[in-house]
Amino acid sequence: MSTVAAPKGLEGIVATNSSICWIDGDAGVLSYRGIDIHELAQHSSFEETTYLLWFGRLPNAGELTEFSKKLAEARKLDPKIIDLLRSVPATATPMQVLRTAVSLLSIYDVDEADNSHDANVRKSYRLTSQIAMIVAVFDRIRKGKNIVEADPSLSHAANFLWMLNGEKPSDTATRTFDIALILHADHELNASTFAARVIAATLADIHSAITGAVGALKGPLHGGANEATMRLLYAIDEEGADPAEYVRQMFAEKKKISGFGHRVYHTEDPRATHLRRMSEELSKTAGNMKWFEMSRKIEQFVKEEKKLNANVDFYSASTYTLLGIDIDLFTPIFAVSRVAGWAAHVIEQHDDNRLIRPRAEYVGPAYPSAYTPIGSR
Ligand SMILES: CC(=O)SCCNC(=O)CCNC(=O)[C@H](O)C(C)(C)COP(=O)(O)OP(=O)(O)OC[C@H]1O[C@@H](n2cnc3c(N)ncnc32)[C@H](O)[C@@H]1OP(=O)(O)O
Ligand SMILES: O=C([O-])CC(=O)C(=O)O
Repeated sequence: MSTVAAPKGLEGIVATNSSICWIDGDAGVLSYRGIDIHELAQHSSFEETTYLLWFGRLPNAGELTEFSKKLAEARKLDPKIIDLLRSVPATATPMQVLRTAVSLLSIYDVDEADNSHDANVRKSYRLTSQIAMIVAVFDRIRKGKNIVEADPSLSHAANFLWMLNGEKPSDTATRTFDIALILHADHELNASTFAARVIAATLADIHSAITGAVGALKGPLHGGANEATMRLLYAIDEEGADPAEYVRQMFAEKKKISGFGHRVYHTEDPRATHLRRMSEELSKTAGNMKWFEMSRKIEQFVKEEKKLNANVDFYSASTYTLLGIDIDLFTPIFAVSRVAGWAAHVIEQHDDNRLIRPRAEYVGPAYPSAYTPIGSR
């Protein structure tokens, strides 16, 4: 069989059919099941968006109520998961803990090996509810605080903030967080989703796929960029540096600026539009424009110098900071949302599966090379 060499990083390669998410990177369009992200950010909720991703259409009022109820009912962490969260060393990061806890969730699932459509949907409710709980509960435990019981009357976004902070969130905080969850929920064949699909395509279970996806999300070229962005803002602030000059120096040192650039978008990332607006609004409400103004200066400079646009991670950093969220929770929070998309993709993969197994262009020593016995080397 003949082979075709793909470009480095598989840029521009179409690796699967999917009916979940469509992106036009030149026009800056993102849609879930054909519905524009701007419409969803304006009118939808995380629950409704997740229903859309999993079931392919918007729910009616009864279906949405039922869906939200099922998601809320799955807010029950097995005590063994809580034992794990209590037992990790103080140096463990939330992202390490999340990756491990998602894997452990599979051991307490009733039928890990069942990859049927219905079993995958059932597991998706549990994973979506419990990933959010793991992030919130671990943060309470590491800070020596009591664990806050889940409140089934609250939405997914409000319950997360409630379990994290032990206070009922304001309407503004809840809506801001809900929109952030909608914006991060899916993004076609990004690295973590591709990883999930590759794992699922071996007919491994959804927990294995999502554990792998959490690992892929962690990297600073992907979901880890939101934490790296905030660390950059803190570094500039600490030095009292001019943001543009600081970034100019980074360019001179050939460093990448987290939160900029994208493999698919060659224009404004449509999610950044909302996160920029929310960051500005929260800054005004807080009477603290520091992070927003610094971000704007960096954005303008990077655009002028390198023609690069801010991606989803850039303004999520200041948005989460203004919501009072710790920096090392940013990437776990990305997973709190993206699990909806990962689940949709694993369901789609298992529903019409073929092993994903590309080829490598061999560039090593010529074949056949001699095997030299160890005593002669
Ligand atoms: C949720 C997400 O995953 S969104 C992306 C989050 N990641 C980041 O924000 C990290 C910073 N950005 C990047 O590293 C990249 O833009 C990526 C990983 C997002 C996309 O990578 P690729 O499509 O492989 O682009 P690549 O890294 O090859 O960049 C192309 C050119 O633009 C430059 N470039 C791209 N992004 C940046 C950046 N953030 N800062 C400085 N230069 C950049 C590269 O140095 C390269 O320049 P060159 O051609 O002169 O060598
Ligand atoms: O699509 C990508 O490559 C990265 C991204 O923006 C995402 O996963 O949200």
